[in-house]
Amino acid sequence: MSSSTGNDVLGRGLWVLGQAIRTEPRLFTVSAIGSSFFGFLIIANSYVVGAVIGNVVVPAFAERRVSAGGLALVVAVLLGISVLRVASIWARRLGAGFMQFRLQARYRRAVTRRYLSLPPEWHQRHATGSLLSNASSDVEATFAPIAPLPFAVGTIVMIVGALVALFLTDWVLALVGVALFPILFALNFFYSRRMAPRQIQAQRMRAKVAAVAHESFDGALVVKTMGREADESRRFGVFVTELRDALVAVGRLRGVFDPLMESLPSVGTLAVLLLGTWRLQTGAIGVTELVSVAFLFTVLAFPVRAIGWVIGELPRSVAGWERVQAVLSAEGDLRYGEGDLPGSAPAELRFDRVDYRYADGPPVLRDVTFTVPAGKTVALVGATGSGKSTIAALAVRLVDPDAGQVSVDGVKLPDLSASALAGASALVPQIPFVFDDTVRGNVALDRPDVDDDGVWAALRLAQADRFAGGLPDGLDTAVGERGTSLSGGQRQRLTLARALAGRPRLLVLDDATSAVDPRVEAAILGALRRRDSGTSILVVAYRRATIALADQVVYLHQGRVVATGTHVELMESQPGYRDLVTAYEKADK
Ligand SMILES: Nc1ncnc2c1ncn2[C@@H]1O[C@H](COP(=O)(O)OP(=O)(O)OP(=O)(O)O)[C@@H](O)[C@H]1O
Repeated sequence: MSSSTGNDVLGRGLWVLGQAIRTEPRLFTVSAIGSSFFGFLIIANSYVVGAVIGNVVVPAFAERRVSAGGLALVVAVLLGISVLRVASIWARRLGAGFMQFRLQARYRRAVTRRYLSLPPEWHQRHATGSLLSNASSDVEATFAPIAPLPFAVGTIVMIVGALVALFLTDWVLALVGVALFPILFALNFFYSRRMAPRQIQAQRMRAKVAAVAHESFDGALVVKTMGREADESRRFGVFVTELRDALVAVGRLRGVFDPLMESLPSVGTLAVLLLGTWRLQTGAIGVTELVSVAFLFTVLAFPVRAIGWVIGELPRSVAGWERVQAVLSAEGDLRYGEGDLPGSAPAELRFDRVDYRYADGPPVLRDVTFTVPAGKTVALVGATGSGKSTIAALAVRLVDPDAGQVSVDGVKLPDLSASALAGASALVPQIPFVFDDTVRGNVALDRPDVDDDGVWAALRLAQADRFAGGLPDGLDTAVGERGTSLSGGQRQRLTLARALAGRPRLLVLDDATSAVDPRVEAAILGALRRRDSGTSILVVAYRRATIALADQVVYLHQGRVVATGTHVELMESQPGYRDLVTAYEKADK
């Protein structure tokens, strides 16, 4: 769907509501029946009130006495109608509430699932704050008209019933209804068209404010240390002001429309009273009819507002739906095959003539070919920007190559199922992500096959057992949001332990131990290499000690493999490599 304007928003909004009804037909039916029943009860109530006034109250005034039996009957009937109204309101509200919240939950899940299946490139193009807004306020906005929808449907049924009742009572008084109802609809329609662009703008600004706020909070440290608080507040202030203005524009229009909608039925009541008095005098109707119709008009105002609520929410709903659909229909996700990688032995990773470029950028990798033999450790060494992280991402299929292929144990990565791929390989990135959970939760990640022994074994391999054992509650220690209670090196080791707990057959370390002491880093790699079950390791390395531990080194320069060999061989044969590693060594001292 393209972006909506005021002209087509009603049609699109009704289409969205149709989708919602199709998804939850039963709940909608329950609440719409409850609501229609409520409408009929309103009409019935008006006629009962009219009958009470005409047949009980007026004669009581005339005769100066009240019949006890008549009074009891009146009380019983009015009470009965009230009880039925309670039941109908209950059905309407419960049905509409369940429908609205079930739809919200369904689409929140769908949006989140879609996020998780979209590739990193897509995420880089979309601000996190905006994504948060898709899953929260956009989903909420989409289904906002659902709450009053059954009420509005019941109201339409009620209006038809009311017109029939009016004509059966007196055609002159019915004409007031005939004149009034189209005006109410026209007013609602006009309102929706005027409101659409305002609501769409407000919804857009909500997402913008969320995105800027998220970025500010995320970069709070930079903002603070660079003394950018005032500028950042100003930047945020611009968007907040725009959101305020958009909401004020919405409020202004509503401020004009609401009293109009509220007052029209009162004008109707007035017209009924004027015409009714004349009809009463001519003997065309009695007190009962006049009171019934006048009372009906006084109680019409509230249900008719429900139509306004639905129509008023439609623009926001359409804007939300389009933003949600933009996520749900986003393309670029990786398709997985059915292939499996049985066994638990170390796997062989092979890059065969791989080319890669990011979106419209220049080529980043060209004709990259190398192998990580099963059980061996291969170090990727190259200057900054030479393509090491890109190779790491390709190795675990975060992205697919433009040409050539990547395979594990001879199976091309696209032929593998998502679970086979995740089970066989693990990537540990340079910037660790730690969940707001305990040490155990972060390492085990709810994997049923990872028990406490497995967690400790992984922590030992990652050289994290000592610090984890020293924490106040051991594995039960909560590490705070993003692991704020841990040091950078501890966070890296925890993430490494998480990868190891899954016993991957191929481990890809993208500068994953940069914040760890060089001796500890060498100890980690040494322990991984000695591990009984064994793992093939592709490691992006900067330290000489780490590089020297590798069985093989792939030396990259500007996206091409310049040479492959042992560290000693490359030190002798490749002056560029020698300079790079020597520079790393100096920097480390
Ligand atoms: N998401 C991206 N979009 C566009 N270009 C990118 C993206 N990520 C990396 N690049 C570009 O691809 C090239 C290789 O980047 P890559 O991160 O793979 O290099 P690297 O060798 O890991 O660098 P470093 O040692 O600095 O981490 C660089 O020129 C970089 O600018």
